[in-house]
Amino acid sequence: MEVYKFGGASVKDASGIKNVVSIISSAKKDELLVVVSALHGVTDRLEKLAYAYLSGDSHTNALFEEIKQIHFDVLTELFPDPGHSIFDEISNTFVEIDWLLEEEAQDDPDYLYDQIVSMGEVVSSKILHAVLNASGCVSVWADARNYIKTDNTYREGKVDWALTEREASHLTRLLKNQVAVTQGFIGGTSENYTTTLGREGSDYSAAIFASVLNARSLTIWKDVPGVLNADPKWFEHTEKIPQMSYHDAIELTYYGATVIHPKTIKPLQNKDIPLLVRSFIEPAGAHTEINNQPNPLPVPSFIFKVNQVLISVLPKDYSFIIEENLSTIFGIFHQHKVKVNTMLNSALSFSVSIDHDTRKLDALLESLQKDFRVKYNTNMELVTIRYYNQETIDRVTENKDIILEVKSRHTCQMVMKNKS
Ligand SMILES: Nc1ncnc2c1ncn2[C@@H]1O[C@H](COP(=O)(O)OP(=O)(O)O)[C@@H](O)[C@H]1O
Ligand SMILES: N[C@@H](CC(=O)OP(=O)(O)O)C(=O)O
Repeated sequence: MEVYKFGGASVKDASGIKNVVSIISSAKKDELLVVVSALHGVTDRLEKLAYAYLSGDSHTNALFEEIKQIHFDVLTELFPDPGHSIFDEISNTFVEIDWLLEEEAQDDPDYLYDQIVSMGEVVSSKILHAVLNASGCVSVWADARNYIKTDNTYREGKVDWALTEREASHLTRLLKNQVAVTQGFIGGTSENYTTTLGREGSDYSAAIFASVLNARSLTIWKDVPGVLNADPKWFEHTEKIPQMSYHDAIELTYYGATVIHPKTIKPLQNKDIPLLVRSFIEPAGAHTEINNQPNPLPVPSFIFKVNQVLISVLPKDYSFIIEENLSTIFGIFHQHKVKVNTMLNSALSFSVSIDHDTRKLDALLESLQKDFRVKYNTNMELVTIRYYNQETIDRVTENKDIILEVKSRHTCQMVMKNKS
């Protein structure tokens, strides 16, 4: 069997959904699991709705009405008959959020967030399933929450692999000779409460499914022709990488290549399942295959991250940075769930670059300042070059001041700002 994953960009509107249906239908796979994300932009809106509800904001209802309208506009274009059962089905699904919003937000905020935000995938998968069936490609709808089992770390559910492997046998039976449509991003606890796996987590969901189902391959359909040597939104001249090792894919995604979620590769590598990255715009075009062939990347690859904060942490008594200090510092970053994008230590200071997330930054700085002197600069850029050389470094540092530089054999990272 095979797994296809379609992200929000592929199902952004009615014609996008029709295109996805045509890709699935023309693939003519007997046993195919389709993992779909929420319609483009819907998770961001649901997130806004969740925050509004949690803070008692008076705009909550208006935000929810907008989200419903987006879906009903798409449905109206896809199903000219207003009596089609999908309209009631989607209304009934939204009623679950209505009920929740009627109550005061007293439960754990992360739990409530997941109950609201998960609905984007539930609704999009029901729509895709209905359009597939209407097109003559008979499929079943499968609830990912019954198969991807997690602990109750809401917003960042940790997969219970043993339980998920066990549930996969039911899914294998369901998939016998047919297509099933399920959701990315969401899972369920052993008590069947809904969890999410972390933002942008649908690629990871697809890899979990591929792994526990022992799929022949996972294909992730994107708006780019494969993995390129840089994000085309940042770089004018990019090159497609036809084949990439699991190792390089893990490195690139870890450093922030957003084309694939960083957790996606490991479950595939463990079972030696190839990952194909293809374009939903040109489905027959050449693609990237990520597999166990250890070839180095054919060209240097670039990853840009803007809006970085460079933080330097120094012991208050001017003592050296020793293991004990590092352990305390890492503990604080972990406690505030802040990912370190690059780091460097000297005798007297430890410097890191992190994403500027205002919700987390103030609390992090406050914690660090209890034990250390802290200096920080905002508006930094971080560039990572995999398989760098001097020419590539010169290219990206033109008119920049390099504030911090970390080099290993294959990877160079620089935190920099515009020359003043
Ligand atoms: N190295 C890269 N190669 C190709 N695309 C990249 C790369 N790095 C970042 N991207 C970006 O990833 C986007 C596709 O991923 P994403 O928007 O998350 O898709 P989806 O939400 O549909 O899964 C592309 O439009 C591109 O801008
Ligand atoms: N819809 C979720 C999960 C996801 O991965 O979406 P996408 O495949 O569109 O990146 C999110 O936006 O976080």
